[in-house]
Amino acid sequence: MSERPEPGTGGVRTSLRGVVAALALAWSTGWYLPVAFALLTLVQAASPVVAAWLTKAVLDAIAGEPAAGYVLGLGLGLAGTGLVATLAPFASRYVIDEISRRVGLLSQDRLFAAVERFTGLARFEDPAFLDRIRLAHQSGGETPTNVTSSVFSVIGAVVTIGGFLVSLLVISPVMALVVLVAALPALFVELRLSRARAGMLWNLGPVERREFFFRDLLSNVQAAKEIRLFGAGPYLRGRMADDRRESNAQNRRMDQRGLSAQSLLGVLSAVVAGGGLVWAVLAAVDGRLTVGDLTLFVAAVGGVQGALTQLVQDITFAHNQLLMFDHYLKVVGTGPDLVVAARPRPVPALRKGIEFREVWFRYSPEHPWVLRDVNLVIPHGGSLGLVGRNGAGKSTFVKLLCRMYDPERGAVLWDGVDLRDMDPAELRRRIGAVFQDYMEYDLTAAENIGLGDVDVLTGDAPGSDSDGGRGLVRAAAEHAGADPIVENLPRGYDTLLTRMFFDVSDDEDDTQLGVPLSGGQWQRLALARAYLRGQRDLLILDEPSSGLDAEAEHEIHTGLRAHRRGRTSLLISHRLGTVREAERIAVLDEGAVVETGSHDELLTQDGLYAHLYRIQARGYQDSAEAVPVQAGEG
Ligand SMILES: Nc1ncnc2c1ncn2[C@@H]1O[C@H](COP(=O)(O)OP(=O)(O)OP(=O)(O)O)[C@@H](O)[C@H]1O
Repeated sequence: MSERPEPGTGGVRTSLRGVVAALALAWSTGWYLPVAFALLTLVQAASPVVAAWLTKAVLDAIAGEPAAGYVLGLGLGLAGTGLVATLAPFASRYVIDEISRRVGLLSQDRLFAAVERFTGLARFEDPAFLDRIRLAHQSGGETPTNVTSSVFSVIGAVVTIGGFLVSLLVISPVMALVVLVAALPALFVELRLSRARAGMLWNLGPVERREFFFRDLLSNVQAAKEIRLFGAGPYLRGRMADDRRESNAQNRRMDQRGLSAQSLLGVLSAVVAGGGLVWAVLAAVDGRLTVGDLTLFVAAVGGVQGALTQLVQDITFAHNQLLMFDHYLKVVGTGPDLVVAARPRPVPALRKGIEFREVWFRYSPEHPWVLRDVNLVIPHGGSLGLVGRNGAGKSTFVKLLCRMYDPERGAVLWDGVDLRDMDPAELRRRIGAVFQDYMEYDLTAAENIGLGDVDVLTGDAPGSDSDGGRGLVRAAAEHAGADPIVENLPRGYDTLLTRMFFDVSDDEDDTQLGVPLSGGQWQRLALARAYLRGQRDLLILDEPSSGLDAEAEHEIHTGLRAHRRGRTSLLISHRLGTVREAERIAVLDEGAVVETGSHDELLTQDGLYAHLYRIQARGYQDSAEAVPVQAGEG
């Protein structure tokens, strides 16, 4: 697995790249919205300067002998400026919210399109990358808007500062310089704080992920039974609280750093403002400043300091956002995880077979070898059984077969062509599978089956146009023995198989409630999903009946045996009785193939297979013998 990547480094180039990317995202939602937002921001920024100059003009005019029309005009100008200053924030809020909605949709779509480009599993099994995706998701929706509004707000603050600085320059160039210089430490300190905060958030990632895990666990229906029986709730709650305490402590330390630095800076700006005011009042008493100048000076000092504070906050906020946005940009900009050939070879229908040739595999150089020099063939039209103890590497074998990973050494060949030379999506279209850890989708029964072939769900598959694919879904369900289960649900195939999306407004209607299935019932749906793509070239069955009762298992395997006949299939099961009919069985032990042969041949070899088989058979025999004894006793 890869090491935990560094948080965004926050260099100037990274920040600029982020600003450009965020603005481009905002721009691509429609140019007129950012333009409208920019204009509104400028209007807001200019209005206090305009108001201050108008006020000065009114006061100076009143002190002289003004024409009534002139003063009235100034008054109306002031009122108009006030109106604009009142309305512009509402309008700009509306515009930025609209940008935010559009950017959220767009960035989410781009993020998950990028995630979909990872055709393998390695990134999904790498916690550091998962962390990055989580942060990217958080930041992708909000950051572009936040950065856009911050950038415009920075421009607005610069306009305000510029306007007031010019005003101050007119009155006192020295004061203008002092006010400006006093703001520089704030800018520097806030940027350092924001960088430290981003680093802290990144370091807290694993802690937050663990806390989330405990939160999820404590409200999870599957975990509830064990947690209650074992009385493990207080222990798990304690662990969750420990994680929260840790993140609180780190946040507190950061807030304390911020508090002391910001307090010092606050004192500095108050001293500058107070000193300036004393100077201005003395100057007005001496007659060096008019009353209008004095009010303009007070407004300008306050305005510059306020705008500088705003500027520092905006830059800090944008900086923080950009550090997080970097995760989004990195995920979106990450290339495919599996090397896809520039000109992939077509994946024709299987004619000879699939071969693992001298395959070595480990999950990363830090992990031990999981498959060691595996040589195996699944012949076209034939079946291979794969058995072995827990952790022997069977599911990993399946992952390589579906090209979720590439071997580190050796190759997996489809009719002699290396899977690495093929497009993984095209390869997978030729494979049907029931995985050991199959999915239970919080969707309707029909969708749970139909997801096996999306063309059936969307009505694009041959034979699905007249009834939207329902006939094909039903046939697959019948094949897997799932049809009677589904028919008994309140809404048949349209029943939601979850209570997750329970609609509170509709609680009168019981049929709206989702219905959770039992483990074995879910497994039949998973099997139906595989049957829906039953015509594929390769069928992978990884423990397809582990959750079924004996009768159901027998029925399923009878059906599967008939279905597999003449089809290329791989069957993995710990129940050796179900693997025995495979034409060829391979035994994996610590990643190496230690035996191959038919069931009878392997029993004759008297190796690991025979050992495991005898233990299982003895278990059944012992129970069979025990039954009459118990019956007799009864
Ligand atoms: N994503 C992963 N990263 C690192 N190691 C892994 C990963 N997945 C599996 N392993 C390791 O690879 C080894 C083989 O696991 P695999 O799941 O292939 O075994 P298996 O034969 O299917 O076991 P079981 O019969 O218990 O299902 C195990 O030691 C496991 O810990």
